[in-house]
Amino acid sequence: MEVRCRAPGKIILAGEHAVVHGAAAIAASIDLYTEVRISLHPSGQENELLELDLKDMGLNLSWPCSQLKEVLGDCSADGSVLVSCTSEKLELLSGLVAQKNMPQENVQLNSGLYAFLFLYTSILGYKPGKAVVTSELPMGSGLGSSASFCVALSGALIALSEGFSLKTKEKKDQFSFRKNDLELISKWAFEGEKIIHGKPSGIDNTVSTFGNMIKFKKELKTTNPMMPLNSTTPLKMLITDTRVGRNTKSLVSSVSERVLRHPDTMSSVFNAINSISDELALLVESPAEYKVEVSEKEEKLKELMQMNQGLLQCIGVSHESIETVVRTTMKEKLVSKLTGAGGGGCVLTFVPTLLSAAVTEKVISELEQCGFRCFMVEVGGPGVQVFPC
Ligand SMILES: Nc1ncnc2c1ncn2[C@@H]1O[C@H](COP(=O)(O)OP(=O)(O)OP(=O)(O)O)[C@@H](O)[C@H]1O
Ligand SMILES: C[C@@](O)(CCO)CC(=O)[O-]
Ligand SMILES: [Mg+2]
Repeated sequence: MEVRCRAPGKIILAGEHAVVHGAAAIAASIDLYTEVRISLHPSGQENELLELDLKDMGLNLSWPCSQLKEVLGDCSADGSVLVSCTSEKLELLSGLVAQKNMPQENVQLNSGLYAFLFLYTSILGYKPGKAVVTSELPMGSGLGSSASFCVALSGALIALSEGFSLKTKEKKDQFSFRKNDLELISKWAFEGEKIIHGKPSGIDNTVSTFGNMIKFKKELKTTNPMMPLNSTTPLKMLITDTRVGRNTKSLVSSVSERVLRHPDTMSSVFNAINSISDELALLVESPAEYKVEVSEKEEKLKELMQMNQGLLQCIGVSHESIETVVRTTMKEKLVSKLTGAGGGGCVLTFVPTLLSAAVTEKVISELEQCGFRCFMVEVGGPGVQVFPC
């Protein structure tokens, strides 16, 4: 049995970090994906293995299924029953990964490996199999690589779990998940994100699962925290990868520490960010039919992004490299803001409809001279998808 699943990365247009503390945020999927292909081997053979092939990193890891069972103990392995990773289990998972003596430069991968082992064994138990992972997303750069990995993995595992059948689309040989399955996949991915991030808001796994553009607010406990947005104009974004490494877990915890030191001030900043997200949500859904309306709308969008970047700097998650991108693009009156956790990683620059190709090229060339990598993304595509093998 074999299945292939892919899930997109994301950009956050407004509200990162503040969303962890209850404010609204706006996120959209992008056309860069992580793909996970899992094949199950027949059970009852000798030397059964669980294998993980991280293609982009050239890393091949495997664990004997009998060892996983011995270390992790009996588990119910039911994809429909959600469980969280306890700190005791995390300790056991870290022992299983430590045995592999991974090279020091791959140490940041450990949390992804814990999430892999946790999700696989919680959903499929100790069934022998092989997972092959490839990703178009730069890892640890703010484009939601961790969430797209957890969503694609959870999708493949759920599709292979017992009693599960995929909905057949009208077109022959095409399958899709049902709405309930998508909710389950997003929840499992959230459990994986908790292992990688510590304290995720859930926005990244939600947008990677459902795709398009969403407004997300954790406080909406009575209803779904996710509200789909119907963007009326296509948004063109230039992404600049500063190539400055960072990790979301430590940035999220540095913001929480600042909240402890300045609770009232930080709460006011989060309120301001919440208003930016509210305004942005109204703006992207508002119709703009004529050139003048489009450019007014774009001016407002730029201003909101600019204010959000200022507030992100104020909560301590900007970085010299991000500020260089902001200054460089501003020379051409273009607005940029960090996306995701910040501290380096990727920066978004809004590309207005009427911007000439010559100006875009000039800006890209200047950014590349600083050692950054630039690329354009399509915003608001599909979420998790499953393909027959
Ligand atoms: N393709 C992958 N294979 C294995 N692990 C991955 C993969 N992609 C991401 N990860 C795990 O996720 C970690 C990066 O997650 P992190 O949340 O810090 O960054 P991000 O998700 O790219 O950015 P952001 O959360 O700001 O959007 C990696 O260090 C690794 O542990
Ligand atoms: C920094 C953060 O707000 C976004 C990371 O993409 C963390 C989260 O919401 O889980
Ligand atoms: Mg992440």
